[in-house]
Amino acid sequence: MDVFRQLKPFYWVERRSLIASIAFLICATALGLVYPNLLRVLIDKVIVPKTFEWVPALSLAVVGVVSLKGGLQFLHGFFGGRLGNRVAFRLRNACYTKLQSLSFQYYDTAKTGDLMSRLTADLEAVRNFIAFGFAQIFNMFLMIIFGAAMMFSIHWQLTLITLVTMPVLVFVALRFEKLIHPAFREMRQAMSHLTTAVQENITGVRTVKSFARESFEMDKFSTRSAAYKQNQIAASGLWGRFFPVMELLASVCAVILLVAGGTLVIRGSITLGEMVAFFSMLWYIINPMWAMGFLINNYTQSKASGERLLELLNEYVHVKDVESPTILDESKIEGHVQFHNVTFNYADKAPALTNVDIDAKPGMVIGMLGGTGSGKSTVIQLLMRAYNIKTGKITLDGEDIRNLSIESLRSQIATVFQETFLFSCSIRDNIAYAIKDVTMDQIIEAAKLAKAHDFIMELPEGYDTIVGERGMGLSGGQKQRIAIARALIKNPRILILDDATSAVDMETEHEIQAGFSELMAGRTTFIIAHRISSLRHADEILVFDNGHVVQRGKHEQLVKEAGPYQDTYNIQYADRPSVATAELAAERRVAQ
Ligand SMILES: Nc1ncnc2c1ncn2[C@@H]1O[C@H](COP(=O)(O)OP(=O)(O)OP(=O)(O)O)[C@@H](O)[C@H]1O
Repeated sequence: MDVFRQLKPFYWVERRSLIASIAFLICATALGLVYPNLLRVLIDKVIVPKTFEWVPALSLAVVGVVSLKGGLQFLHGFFGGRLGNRVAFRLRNACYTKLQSLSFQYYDTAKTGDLMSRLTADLEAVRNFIAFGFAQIFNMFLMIIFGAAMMFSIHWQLTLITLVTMPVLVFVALRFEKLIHPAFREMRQAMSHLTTAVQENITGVRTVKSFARESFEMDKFSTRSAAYKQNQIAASGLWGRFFPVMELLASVCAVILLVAGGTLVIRGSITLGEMVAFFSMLWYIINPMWAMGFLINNYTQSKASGERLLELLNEYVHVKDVESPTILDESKIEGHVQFHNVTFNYADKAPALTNVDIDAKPGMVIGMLGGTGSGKSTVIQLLMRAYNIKTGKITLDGEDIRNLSIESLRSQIATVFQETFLFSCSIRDNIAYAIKDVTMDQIIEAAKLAKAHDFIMELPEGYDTIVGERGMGLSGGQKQRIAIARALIKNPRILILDDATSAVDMETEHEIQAGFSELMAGRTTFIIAHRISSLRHADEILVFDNGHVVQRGKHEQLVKEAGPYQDTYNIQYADRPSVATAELAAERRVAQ
């Protein structure tokens, strides 16, 4: 029950519905006890003495009891359903809020399919149990207690003899619970592996098809599907064994009652009506024992699901605000970014950055160059406080970014990532994503600066064009330009371009950069690029190698210095003077 104790904040606020649902179920159950007694009266007072004038009154009593019971059961369902849906609503929102608060570190290893199955199947299992399972388990105990109490009041010796197999029944039910719980946990895990496979396959369908790996993906899916099937079969096996054993034990009870009860009737110790009432009361006890299997099933499923939801809800948030963080005053921010001897490694990895110092004064353009995996993007991630650093310090206008409110820090930074992500909504909404109240003029202005306006206007629906999931339907360069417009509209103090123009042609890149220089005057910009042409105008270029800054300076200075920058320059230009000429021509065209 620890899982449900931890989930208490989600359902306890709805305790009125919970109590109402349980109370109506108890009343319906108590009313159910009237049946055997009506039966007893019918046999002992009407049928045996042949006083048939009581039949209409008794029939009406039965109709009244049935109607009332139906009404009570409706109210139980109504309040239970309301409770379940409200709890599910709260849990869903809490999980989603948690997903928003979890840091990059969590998402480095998280699986989308697994998270989706937690938010859907697991949440549904918990909803079901809280809505009805709770009340039904409680009701099960009540039925047993009420039934046994009435049986004892009729004939306690007969009750003891009849219920002799009950402890075995309880033992079987509890043993079943022990076995079925891990089976259900495995089943949920297998389901989550299955959804992960589907999700990855759909997301990466282009890669799968281009490598003609459909059959490999199908094999992967069938293996996971087989694991799920195996789990289901194992659980069915448990169910299959459980039912006959329970039926056998229940039948033994009925046989004992018929033999012992029949003997007592013959001897005249109890009346026939009492014996019949006793018999129906026995089912009043056996039925919940049967249902115990379903209820335990329901309980174990929801417990396993609750564990998975709590795992998510209790997930440690690595990057969070300190107590009373500093909120940046937008009008006073200058954008002076400094890295002081920063060393950083991702979990269980060698340092991605070692002793890095950067001094980006307000308005400066810092270029970063280096081989793949040399640490350039890590600089950006740390500046956004995607990860916490343990060695060194990063400051914005002299204040350690760890003391700043994360929201306020990130609201000053606009990043265009290496991989462009667009939402499946209109181009207009994609550009306006980062800010609340935005006019169409602002959107168009940002799109013009990002050199996206012309191609957007050529689309049949213009800014209202809905882009497919992850920007499908647009070219890589078009997506990048929309992402740049999205960053520019934010009017940030710090602009980060992480290989943001790699997919646009050289002329467009120069045009975009010319737009930047106008817009970014007085703001700090970090540009990561593999093309020297993207960096040559930077105020300072940092050259990274294996997490170290191995060279720094301006383009003119670095091309003369022997080192990786000059090597890159030579590869890109020296043996292809035509490229340099084309670039100069492009720059000139942009300048005109
Ligand atoms: N999220 C992550 N989790 C673990 N390791 C990471 C993560 N991101 C990057 N790394 C590792 O850190 C090192 C630096 O990576 P980084 O992304 O900063 O390189 P980069 O210079 O930007 O490379 P590229 O030009 O290819 O984008 C690499 O060894 C990389 O494998």
